[in-house]
Amino acid sequence: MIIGVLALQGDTREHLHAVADLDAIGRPVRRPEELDSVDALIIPGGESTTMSKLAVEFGLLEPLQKRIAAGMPAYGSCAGMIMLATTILDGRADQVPFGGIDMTVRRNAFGRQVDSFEGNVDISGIDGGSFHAVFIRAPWVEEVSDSVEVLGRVNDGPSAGRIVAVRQQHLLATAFHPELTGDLRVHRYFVEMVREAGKTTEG
Ligand SMILES: NC(=O)CC[C@H](N)C(=O)O
Repeated sequence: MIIGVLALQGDTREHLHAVADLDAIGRPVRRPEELDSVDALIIPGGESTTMSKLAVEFGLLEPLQKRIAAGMPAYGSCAGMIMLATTILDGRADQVPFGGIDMTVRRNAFGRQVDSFEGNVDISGIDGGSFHAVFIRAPWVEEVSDSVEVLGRVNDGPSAGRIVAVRQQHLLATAFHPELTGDLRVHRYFVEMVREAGKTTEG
């Protein structure tokens, strides 16, 4: 099982480390040929407008949209969550997502004065207590369709109740950055999703 990490821009390295810590094989993905060689993809945090622009420049936009639509498991954190959304609010006019999760996300939703904050999030399907979640100019999910499973909301504080973790079949997204806190539970959950998807394809 090879898990690619999109390496156009953002905190690719931290995700590669998380994957390696779980004894899975990680590989940076910059070109369409590299995308062909992976079973799943992590889309890191960073800047979604830049990521979108570079995806077009590197000829990755359409191949990515196609593979995601065809069932390749993908996990997006923060900017990666924005890239997996079907609809973006407060985006740049020419910003194109990869799509896949039937949801509307709002960029930089937690307010511009507070660039980043930390909060607690419980994620359904992941045991071991709340996540200590780090949000950096993070989006939140404003709306989801019936096909999207809401996995987590902010527990407390002024943004309590905001949706920050979702899953739609083979696609997973969090508004926060588990790759920065050394808590590997979200990555482990994703690796498990990839294994399950592999079994279905083989079986
Ligand atoms: N930490 C992040 O990934 C920030 C996301 C960024 N604000 C964006 O719109 O892409």
